[in-house]
Amino acid sequence: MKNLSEALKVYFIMGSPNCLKEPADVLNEAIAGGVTIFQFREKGKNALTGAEKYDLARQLQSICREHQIPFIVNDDIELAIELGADGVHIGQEDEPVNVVRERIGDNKILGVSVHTIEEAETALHAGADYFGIGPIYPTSTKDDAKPVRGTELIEILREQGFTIPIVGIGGITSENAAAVVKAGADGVSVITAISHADSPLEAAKALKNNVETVEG
Ligand SMILES: Cc1ncc(COP(=O)(O)OP(=O)(O)O)c(N)n1
Ligand SMILES: Cc1nc(C(=O)O)sc1CCOP(=O)(O)O
Ligand SMILES: [Mg+2]
Repeated sequence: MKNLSEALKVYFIMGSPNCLKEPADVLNEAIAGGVTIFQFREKGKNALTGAEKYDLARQLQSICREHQIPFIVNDDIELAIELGADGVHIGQEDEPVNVVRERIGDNKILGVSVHTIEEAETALHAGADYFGIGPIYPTSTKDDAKPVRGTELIEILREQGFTIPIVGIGGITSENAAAVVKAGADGVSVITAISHADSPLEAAKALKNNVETVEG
C-alpha cells in the first residue's frame, strides 16, 4: 500500500442502508471515480446482519482487492479479523484502542474517532494510525453525531504538533472538501456525497479534484 496519508485522501464509507442502488455498483463507480480507501459500515435502519452482512462484506472486499484499495471495517472487529480486512475504524463508544490494536496486530490499519485533544493523545499512545474528526458540517447520516465543530479541532491538533494522518467527516461535499484539507486534514471521508449521487463516479472525481487542488 502507498503511504497512509495518500491512501486517506478520498475515503468512501458505505453500507447497504446508504445505497440507492446495488452496493457493489456504487463501490465500483466510486473506485472508478478515484476513491482511495473504503470503509464497510453496515449500520442504521435495515442494516444487514449475520450471513447477509458477511456476504456483502466479502463482495465489497473483493472489489477493493481487485483495485488495490484498502478495505476497512467499521466497529465489527470480529468480522474484520475473519475477513482479513486491511483495518478497522472505531469510535469512543467502541472497544478500547489498545485492546483493538492487540486483537488486530501491528500490521493492520487502525482508525479512531476523536473529539478532544485528550482523546487524541490517548488514541495516539494506544496505537491509532489515523484520526477521524467530525462532524465537520451538519449531517443527517449519523443520528448520534456530536455537535458540529467545523475544522476547529483539526487546526488545534496540527498547531499542537500532531502529525498523525487525519480525515474530516460529516456533511462533506465536493464544495466544502478543500476547506477541510486546508485546515490540516490529509483527506475527507464521505457517505452521502458519493452514495446518493446520481453518478457516484462523477461525485468521487469531483471530490478528488477539489482535495488535490489544495496540495502543493
Ligand atoms: C473515518 C471515520 N471517521 C469517523 C467515523 C465515526 O466513527 P464512530 O464515532 O465510531 O461512529 P460510527 O461510524 O461507528 O457510527 C467513522 N466511521 N469513520
Ligand atoms: C459516520 C459518521 N461519523 C461522523 C462523526 O462525526 O464522527 S459523521 C458521520 C456520517 C457521515 O456521513 P455523511 O458524509 O453522509 O455526512
Ligand atoms: Mg463506531
